[in-house]
Amino acid sequence: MKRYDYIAIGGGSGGIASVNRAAMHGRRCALIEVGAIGGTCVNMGCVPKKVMWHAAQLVEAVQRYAPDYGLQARLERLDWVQLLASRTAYIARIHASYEAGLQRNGVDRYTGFGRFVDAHTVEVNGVRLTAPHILIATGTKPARPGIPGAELGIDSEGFFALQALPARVAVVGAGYIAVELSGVLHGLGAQTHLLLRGEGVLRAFDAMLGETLVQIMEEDGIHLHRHAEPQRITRQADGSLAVHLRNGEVVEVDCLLWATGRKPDTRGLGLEAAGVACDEQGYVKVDDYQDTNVAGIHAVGDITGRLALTPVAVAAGRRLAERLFNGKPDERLDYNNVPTVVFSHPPIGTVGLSEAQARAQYGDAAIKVYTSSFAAMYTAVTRHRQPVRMKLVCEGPQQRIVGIHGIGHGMDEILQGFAVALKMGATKRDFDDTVAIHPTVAEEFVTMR
Ligand SMILES: Cc1cc2nc3c(=O)[nH]c(=O)nc-3n(C[C@H](O)[C@H](O)[C@H](O)COP(=O)(O)OP(=O)(O)OC[C@H]3O[C@@H](n4cnc5c(N)ncnc54)[C@H](O)[C@@H]3O)c2cc1C
Ligand SMILES: NC(=O)c1ccc[n+]([C@@H]2O[C@H](COP(=O)([O-])OP(=O)(O)OC[C@H]3O[C@@H](n4cnc5c(N)ncnc54)[C@H](O)[C@@H]3O)[C@@H](O)[C@H]2O)c1
Repeated sequence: MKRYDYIAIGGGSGGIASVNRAAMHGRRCALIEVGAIGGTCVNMGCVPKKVMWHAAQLVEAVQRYAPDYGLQARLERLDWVQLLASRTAYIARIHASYEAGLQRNGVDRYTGFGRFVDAHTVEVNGVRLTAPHILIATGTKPARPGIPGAELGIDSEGFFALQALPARVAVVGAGYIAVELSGVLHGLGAQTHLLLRGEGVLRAFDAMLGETLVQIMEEDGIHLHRHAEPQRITRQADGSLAVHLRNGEVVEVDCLLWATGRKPDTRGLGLEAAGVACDEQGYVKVDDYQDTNVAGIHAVGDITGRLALTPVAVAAGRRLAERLFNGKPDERLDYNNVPTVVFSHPPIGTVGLSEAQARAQYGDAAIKVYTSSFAAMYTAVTRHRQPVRMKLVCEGPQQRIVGIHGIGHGMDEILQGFAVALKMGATKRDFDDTVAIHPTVAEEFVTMR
């Protein structure tokens, strides 16, 4: 039996961040990961996705915008093998830096599937480890509907394994992954169909964002199918797929991509042996301090079913380590006002309450909303003008800013600083008092009337 102060099961964003922080406070830590170090974000999420997003942005710049800037560049072809090689090499560098960081901190690495033997013991590759504190940071897996032929499609993990760009692709879903990956596929040149169960996309966000994105996607040539829920998938004689929709329509494609959400998968983890409780959907139940129902067992990240974002898993993991190992009993993550970006084309940035949420929470009378709509200068000098839409949601007589939302060129890089202002309780007056930076997209947030 090997003894540690802290063991993390899952070497993704949450697990790595938490053990590193604990180790920095002098604790003896172990990290168990069954797959590649870095988890979903590094290997099958944020990182490869952002590389593909940049590639699609480059295609757009060359094909669409460059000519009106007087640049007569021709895109010869997309070298998918080169793109993947660059992406893989970049990820390999991240792996190396993560491994070096863990080594520097003296964290013991175990490559294998970890399972609880009891509340204080974990087994990996036949070796038993024990610690007074054990972290569950095992993440989630892509989910797909249980309809006939669903296995003929791929999910986001399959997307990153594609060895060539499919000529025609259908993406099912209306959340983050559906809009991001359909934007990438379309941008790189695939004929792209987005199959929506309802009318729109990104329904959890301020309505302006999804409405504008749908408008831009359609103008750009993505084929949007509304009320288009797949009923069954069949393989045709020529190898292509027929996606039969409930409304009778059939969409023929070479590749079907499920982006229909993610699910926890704790099979084999031995949560019963440890006595750890899950909710009805299978997420590990935690309180505000990331503690499960079992003393000494904690959980962070996607497996807790809260905001599924890498910086959230990292922040929760680090704060937990601060609380457990650095004498800070009140340390915990505030899950309110977490900013987020959707890497759609163009990107979306959002923090705080949507207009609808703010009206429901404070009442219509207390809410004042400022909006701005214009064509991004980057595109406005070309014949492909693309809209930017921005919104501030303010509450109360002081007009405290409770929501900041934008879609358009550069929004992915704009939002972070504004999120700091919102988190600090900035008012509309504070924004008005800030001199604009001209000419930028961001300046609209401080010049709205
Ligand atoms: C396509 C896609 C794009 C995304 N893009 C973004 C983005 O742009 N920005 C953002 O903030 N978030 C993004 N996310 C979300 C982000 O990836 C997750 O929120 C984040 O990875 C969660 O970290 P985690 O530590 O909870 O889990 P994960 O990163 O999923 O890590 C869990 C790890 O645990 C391992 N594991 C599971 N069970 C065991 C076991 N029993 N023993 C050993 N190891 C085990 C798994 O192999 C995995 O490596 C994206 C997700 C996807 C799918
Ligand atoms: N940029 C980012 O930060 C980023 C990017 C990707 C993912 N993520 C995180 O990962 C999480 C998972 O992303 P996701 O896109 O898989 O989930 P999601 O919950 O955002 O979206 C799932 C979508 O699938 C649809 N859907 C579900 N079942 C369906 C069915 N049978 N037919 C048609 N549509 C169906 C839902 O209506 C929803 O629109 C996100 O919630 C987010 O937290 C973040």
